[in-house]
Amino acid sequence: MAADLWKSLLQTAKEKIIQQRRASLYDCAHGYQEELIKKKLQQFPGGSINLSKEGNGIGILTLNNPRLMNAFTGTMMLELQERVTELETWKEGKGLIVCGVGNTFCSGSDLNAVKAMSNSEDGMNMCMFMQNTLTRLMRLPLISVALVQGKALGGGAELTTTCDFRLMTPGSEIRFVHKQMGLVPGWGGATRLVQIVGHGAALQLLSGAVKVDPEGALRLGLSEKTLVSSDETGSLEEARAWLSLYTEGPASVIQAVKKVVTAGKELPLEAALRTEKDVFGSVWGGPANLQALVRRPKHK
Ligand SMILES: CC[C@H](C(=O)O)C(=O)SCCNC(=O)CCNC(=O)[C@H](O)C(C)(C)COP(=O)(O)OP(=O)(O)OC[C@H]1O[C@@H](n2cnc3c(N)ncnc32)[C@H](O)[C@@H]1OP(=O)(O)O
Repeated sequence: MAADLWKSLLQTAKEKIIQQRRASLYDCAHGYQEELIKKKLQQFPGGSINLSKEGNGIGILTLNNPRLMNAFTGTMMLELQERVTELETWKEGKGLIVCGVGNTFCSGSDLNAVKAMSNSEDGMNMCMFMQNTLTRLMRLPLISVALVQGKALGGGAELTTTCDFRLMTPGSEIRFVHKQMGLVPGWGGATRLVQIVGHGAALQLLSGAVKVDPEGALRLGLSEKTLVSSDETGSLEEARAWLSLYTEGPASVIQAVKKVVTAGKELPLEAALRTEKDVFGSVWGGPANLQALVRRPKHK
């Protein structure tokens, strides 16, 4: 009994490590020093990243550092990695809403940490750490939505692009302020922005550090919808309702949908087709498929 439990724990830990390796971009072969940057980030504490997993398979990931407009401290970066690891193995999960407390989304990296880590080694390690985490966040088999209230600036704007969709509240803004800081995005935000709005619009948004309001974001295809509420509770409720349109049904099927779409977006044609075949195989003849065959629904 104890041996079985131990074996199953070991297996889970092994699966987690393999999954993380597969989804991560950088390791020591790229000069990435994960343990070093983790120790460094620990030196800049404050705030938290909270995760609540609701019974309906929707996760709410909340940035909580209201004193600094939800800026990312070092420990928040570390916590984000932990929460993503937890979400990767959430079997019942279907959707994810990423939001901030106190009527704002996120004002980017904590400038106090940025200043203290302005040397090249720390900068590159932090960049690789955040790209690893945010790429894993983007690849979660969950349909994800960034609920943008107030401001999403710098790294906060980059975070919105890791989600499949963005919903904005009236008066909110997304702004890649990097140029004003003498920088370009480093958390993968430029690459993802090009995928979302195209090369020309991305170039304008980054080179002009343009403030994108909800109307502009809709026009660019950066946002799906402008919500009616601008308060925290009301907008979260609206975001839940919007997301529920796409998360109806069993988790195994919703996760399979996200996996085939991610493969189609990220992989060359033949590799994407092979992934689609494998994912298809995971749902074919599964419980949801067999139940549907018994029910024989009409799709009127
Ligand atoms: C660019 C690279 C990097 C990345 O991609 O990783 C970044 O993200 S760097 C950070 C980019 N973001 C900024 O530069 C934001 C700077 N802050 C602001 O523009 C304003 O504070 C704003 C618009 C967010 C809010 O303005 P408001 O007038 O409403 O409030 P306060 O300015 O009084 O802000 C309250 C309090 O929060 C502190 N704060 C805000 N953002 C940050 C931040 N990113 N890092 C550290 N601290 C931040 C601000 O200083 C105030 O604190 P106080 O002690 O009262 O001065």
